[in-house]
Amino acid sequence: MNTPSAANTAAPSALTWVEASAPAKVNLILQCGAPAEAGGYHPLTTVFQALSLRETVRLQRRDDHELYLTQEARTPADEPAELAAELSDLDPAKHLAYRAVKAVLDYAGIDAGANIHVIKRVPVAGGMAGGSADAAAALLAADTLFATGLNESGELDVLAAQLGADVPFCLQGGLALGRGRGDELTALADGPTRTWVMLTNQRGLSTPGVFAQADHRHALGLEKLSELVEAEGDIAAALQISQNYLLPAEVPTELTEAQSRGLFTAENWQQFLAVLENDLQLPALDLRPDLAEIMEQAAAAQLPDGTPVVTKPIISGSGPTIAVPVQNLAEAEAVKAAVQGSETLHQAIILTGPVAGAQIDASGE
Ligand SMILES: C[C@@](CO)(OP(=O)(O)O)[C@H](O)COP(=O)(O)OP(=O)(O)OC[C@H]1O[C@@H](n2ccc(N)nc2=O)[C@H](O)[C@@H]1O
Ligand SMILES: Nc1ncnc2c1ncn2[C@@H]1O[C@H](COP(=O)(O)OP(=O)(O)O)[C@@H](O)[C@H]1O
Repeated sequence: MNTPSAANTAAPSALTWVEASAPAKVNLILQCGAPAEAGGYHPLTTVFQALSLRETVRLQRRDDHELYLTQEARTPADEPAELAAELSDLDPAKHLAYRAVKAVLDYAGIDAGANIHVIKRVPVAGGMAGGSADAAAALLAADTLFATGLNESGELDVLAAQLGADVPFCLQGGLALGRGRGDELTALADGPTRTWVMLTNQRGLSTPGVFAQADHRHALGLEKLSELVEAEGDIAAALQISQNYLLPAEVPTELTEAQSRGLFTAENWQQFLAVLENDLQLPALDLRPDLAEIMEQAAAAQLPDGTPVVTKPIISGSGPTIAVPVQNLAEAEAVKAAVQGSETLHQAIILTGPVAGAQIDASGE
């Protein structure tokens, strides 16, 4: 539960509307441990990179005390698009932008109303934190419109973590190490700009569903190990089961030297590819085996002259978006061409990262 400030003492703002945006993300590293109790949150060590696809939230004061939510979808190129049914059917009170504005008003003890308009560009339930970006943009917009001072005091980060594990990162942006639920952030130096082809999918994947599948694999792994012990199997087989199925009780909380080198050494592409990993990839592929084929097609991409594109497709967060790192636009186009015609593919979007976190883009009195 939030502890509301006794009274909002900040100077009231003269603004009547503000527009904020916040970025999508990809997890360059996602190491997942076993939850302390069944069904609980999983301890994570993750490296987030903010991507150049942003959600926009426009907030306008109302004369009454209502919060009123509207939303529209746009393509990454900013053309009008169809809003996902999952979002148009969602109870507005459960929408992350609405919940974020309400959280700021409640916490700051402000009795005010607002129209909240959300422009969605990030695919819903895609593992790219679109909902969290809405929440982050809405938190900052509300903090600015109502002059709460919560961003300056650091309290906005606390509200962010209460809204979801990815929300603090969408607020902060850049490149960051996330621990705990993924919400305990340490900013990392930006390092080189990376280019990604994000292969979005026609169907989403549920984040809790993928974490539950990781737990299921863990239980399966323990069974396999006990069978192996009974059969007096070898250590190599035990290691393989452990790597593919088990979630450790604790995950390493610091980056290794090799990981840091891979993230920050621009010259060595192979080192960068080597550090990319995602413990949610196998569980996501269990639930969506069709994604493996798209990943294989992307990995086999070739330039028009037949030169192979050296890459390593990974699942973004809990999926189903596939993130394909490339070194230039020619390679990006080659990846796009390689996955053309995949049945469940939705879009191939070329993005770069890291980019800034939530920011105010416009405001007016
Ligand atoms: C997997 C990740 C990787 O960055 O991102 P997405 O793929 O969703 O974008 C995140 O951990 C997701 O963050 P987010 O989507 O904000 O999750 P939340 O709303 O806080 O939690 C949704 C559900 O996911 C599970 N969950 C989430 C985070 C975590 N460390 N352990 C978990 O077990 C819990 O079942 C929780 O109820
Ligand atoms: N503003 C929002 N945008 C997207 N999803 C939202 C939003 N508010 C609530 N949700 C719910 O959160 C779920 C996951 O959202 P999203 O952030 O798009 O994906 P992911 O967690 O895979 O990155 C959706 O299935 C939806 O039901």
